[in-house]
Amino acid sequence: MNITANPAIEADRLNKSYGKKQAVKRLSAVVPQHSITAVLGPNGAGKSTFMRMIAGQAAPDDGRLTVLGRTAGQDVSRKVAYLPDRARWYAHHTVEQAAQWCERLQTGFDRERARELFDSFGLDAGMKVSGMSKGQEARLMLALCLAREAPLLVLDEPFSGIDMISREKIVGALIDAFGERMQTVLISTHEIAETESLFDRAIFMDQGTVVLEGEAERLRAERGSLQQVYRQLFG
Ligand SMILES: Nc1ncnc2c1ncn2[C@@H]1O[C@H](COP(=O)(O)OP(=O)(O)OP(=O)(O)O)[C@@H](O)[C@H]1O
Repeated sequence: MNITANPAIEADRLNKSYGKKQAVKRLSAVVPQHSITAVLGPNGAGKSTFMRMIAGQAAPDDGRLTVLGRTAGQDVSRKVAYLPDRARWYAHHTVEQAAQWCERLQTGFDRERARELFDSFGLDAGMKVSGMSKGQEARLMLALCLAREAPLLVLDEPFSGIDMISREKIVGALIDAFGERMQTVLISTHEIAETESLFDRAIFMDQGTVVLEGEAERLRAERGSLQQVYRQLFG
């Protein structure tokens, strides 16, 4: 893959601080179109901050960030389906009402697709959010985000709180789903072992910057698994 040809995301020496805390430091990375790329790294590495900037929810202090051929920002954010870290849904909604809400207000929301995802994630239309477990709500948030026809999906810790067996099933469903669609997908996760078969690329971050990035197949061939790479870098 020629990763420099028309990438979905290109970050060039990004910086972002919150007060005195520099969350992202001279971060450069490339995400090829139609790839499923993992963003991996320890707590506080700057992964969420990077994703927030891609989704147009935070602006870099300096550096250049190009998303789908344009400078990251508001007009780009409509083409990005973004699932923030620790996302919650309205407690009084049922699954069905959440889908209705998305259909009314979100560009490219595919109701039929949402129904299929609810089915495969074990969510009934009548379930109320206030009565859901953490993992059920996480599945709902993921399904609602995946049901959007956006060219770029940015999922910040979408598997957090979902049990291991369900996670493996969801990963299987995602592999099928992404195989059919021509989306670019960026996913941050701490659950590397169960999810690594999803990824064809990985970006490893630490202390606000990229410490390693490359094709998953090559990294696996050289070092066994993405989990092994993670251990070598941060263990
Ligand atoms: N709104 C904020 N205000 C102040 N500091 C922040 C804010 N958001 C993030 N930070 C700081 O920036 C750094 C990077 O945080 P970020 O959430 O991007 O890391 P992360 O890699 O996503 O971490 P985790 O894996 O724990 O979710 C951390 O030191 C964090 O404390």
